Amino acid sequence: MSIADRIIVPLDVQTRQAALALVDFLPQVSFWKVGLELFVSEGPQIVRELKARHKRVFLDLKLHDIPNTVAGACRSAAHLNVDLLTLHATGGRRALQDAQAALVEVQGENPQTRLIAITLLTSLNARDLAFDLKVPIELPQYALEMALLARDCGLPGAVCSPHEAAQLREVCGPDFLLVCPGVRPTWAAKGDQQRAMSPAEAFKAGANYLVIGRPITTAPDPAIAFQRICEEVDG
Ligand SMILES: O=c1ccn([C@@H]2O[C@H](COP(=O)(O)O)[C@@H](O)[C@H]2O)c(=O)[nH]1
Repeated sequence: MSIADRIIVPLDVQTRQAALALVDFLPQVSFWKVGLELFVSEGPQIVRELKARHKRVFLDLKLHDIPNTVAGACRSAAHLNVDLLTLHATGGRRALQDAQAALVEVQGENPQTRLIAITLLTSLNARDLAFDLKVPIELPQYALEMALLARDCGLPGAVCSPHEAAQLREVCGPDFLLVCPGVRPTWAAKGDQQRAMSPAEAFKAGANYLVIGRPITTAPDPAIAFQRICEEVDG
């Protein structure tokens, strides 16, 4: 798979028009992420439109609720045939297991929709984890524990920052899918991302896919920014 096919670009816009304008402007992007901003305003129809354009879709809903509700949402997402779907690992063992079971129920063994667990949002740092969230273990260990919980519950992968990717890759094995947001080329602003790394470093650390948004979507020319990132990774 080419580097371009391993970069997922988020459609963090509010309207169908803005989303499809970006998709049409960047035909070289094959994998798009639909997150809360777009899904809340446009609903599942935007996913169907992306699929009709033969795009892969990462539905980043970051589900976090009781097991019955999370499983129901997964069942609905499974009918959309999205390629990736997120939920928070902190929903707990039962929610993770029931969510994965719901996908299997709709799509059969080996579901096309790969359910991946958020370990710890990339906008948080060690201080936030310790002092605000009151989690008494080190951040890398916490991210690893969340990934192991997900794996133990039968999920095929996790979302982590590139900072934790090498450790997760080593412990969780070569087949565990690692999707990393919080990726920043040296020439882009970090914004609210607190555990950022460059695209080349993130792939080297073991990420399967990178999620790169604002460095591309707010660039004066998103096509040039995307191309530049691919070239920087290819070295
Ligand atoms: O831990 C997480 C989980 C998801 N995201 C999402 O990825 C993109 C990142 O966008 P940038 O513009 O490259 O910062 C965004 O849609 C987030 O919702 C994340 O950043 N961290």
